Amino acid sequence: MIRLGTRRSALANAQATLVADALRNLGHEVEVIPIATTGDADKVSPVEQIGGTGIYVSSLRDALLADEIDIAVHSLKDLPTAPIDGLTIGAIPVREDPRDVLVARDGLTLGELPRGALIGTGAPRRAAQIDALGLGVECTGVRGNVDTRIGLVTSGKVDAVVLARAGLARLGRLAEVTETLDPIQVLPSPGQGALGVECRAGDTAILAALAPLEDPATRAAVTAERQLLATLEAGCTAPVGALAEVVEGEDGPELWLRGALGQDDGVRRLSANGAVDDPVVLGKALAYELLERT
Ligand SMILES: NCc1[nH]cc(CCC(=O)O)c1CC(=O)O
Repeated sequence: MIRLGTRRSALANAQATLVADALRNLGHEVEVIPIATTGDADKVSPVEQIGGTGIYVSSLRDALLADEIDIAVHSLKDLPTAPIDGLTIGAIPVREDPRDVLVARDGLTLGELPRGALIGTGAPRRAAQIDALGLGVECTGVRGNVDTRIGLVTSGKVDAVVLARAGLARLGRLAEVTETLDPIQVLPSPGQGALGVECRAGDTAILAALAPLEDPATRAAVTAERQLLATLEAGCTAPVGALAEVVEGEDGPELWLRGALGQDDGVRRLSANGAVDDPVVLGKALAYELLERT
């Protein structure tokens, strides 16, 4: 029996079910155990005030270390980049679409929103990149789950909200998307759309069970993105966008990493290519480049 710990939100549940079903298809028995987290308990305070990076994952990690669960399913973009003693990411399954989307009133796109329109997003990364487009729209902080955020549009409190496409896909709510934002305008959060299945580092039976869920291309991409973030020493709420993809280079597959860093005077964007089997080097190199030119 594999004990799988998950947060209680609808999205976390959908993600846990994906992993549980994949393991069941491989012949394992899986028990899903819901676990409360600080981020879920306090839905009102700005994330930065109640602990920032990690508020959604610390209870799950505690449960792993206490041997109350065997695996924890995380959204990789909510997982702090610093490794934890005794734990490891046993599998990174194939990624969902990593892009951000707009859910706007009246089916509008970003370019169709009138000047002065109010866009709800609590993420400095999204606000910085949207501001840099010079559309004359205004970003305002919002929190809450996907339902709450879309509700702000329906009730007319904001004209639009920006969300991760992956979350809406997993909740079966893609029909509400009015525009998928091109990464040339808005780069997603490092790790967005990917799941990380965490387990105890020495748990060989669980590591073996998780191995078939692994997608090497996704791991390479998110490793580069998360290394970029770690090197920039930014937490989950800092204005860093990143997207890596395995592309066909002259001598075979290579990793292409794009990065965006929000600053007082705008957003700096750079990209670089590197070896698929050396994502850490690529992430660091692009981070240094982004910093040098500031
Ligand atoms: N910060 C909350 C969060 N964490 C993961 C997702 C979506 C799923 C994913 O990115 O894998 C979301 C919601 C959102 O940003 O719209």
